Amino acid sequence: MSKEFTLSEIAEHNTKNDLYMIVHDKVYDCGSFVDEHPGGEEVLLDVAGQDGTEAFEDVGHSDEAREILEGLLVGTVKRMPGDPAPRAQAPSQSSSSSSSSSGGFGIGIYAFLVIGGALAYFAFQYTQAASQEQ
Ligand code: HEM
Repeated sequence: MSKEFTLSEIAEHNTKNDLYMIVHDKVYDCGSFVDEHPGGEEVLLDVAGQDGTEAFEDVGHSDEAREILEGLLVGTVKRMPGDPAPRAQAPSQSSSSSSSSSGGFGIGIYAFLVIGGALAYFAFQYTQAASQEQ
């Protein structure tokens, strides 16, 4: 069962009765499941012959759904030079970049508080020293 499919081979299976889908770099033959899918056939046809990892994970499918998926397994993706990277990496990259930008904002706030606090402290020391001189 460990057949390897190239992306162009998988892309040929893009009709309702002959529907392959990639999820986490594995290839699933969903043709028999299209009519039974509780989420409807339209969403499966949307990712027919393509990488459906993001679509599948975004829904937050149950363990039962994952068991059904494993039952449809026909092989793995054979990545060729120049093929696009697996889908699963795309959201983590974008979320890490957005969280790092919000992290940068958080550090900015801390730096502002620390520097502001230090300035207030020295201003206080200065006024104390100045008043003691008199
Ligand atoms: C072969 C792959 C898939 C299998 C085996 C599968 C299986 C299931 C199952 C068993 C459910 C019922 C709820 C649950 O147990 O989580 C479900 C619901 C759903 N699925 Fe999928 N699914 C697949 C692919 C997809 C894809 C690619 C989408 C794209 C968005 C999708 C969208 C949905 C939606 C929106 C529901 C919710 C339906 C509702 O609650 O009204 N599914 N799926």
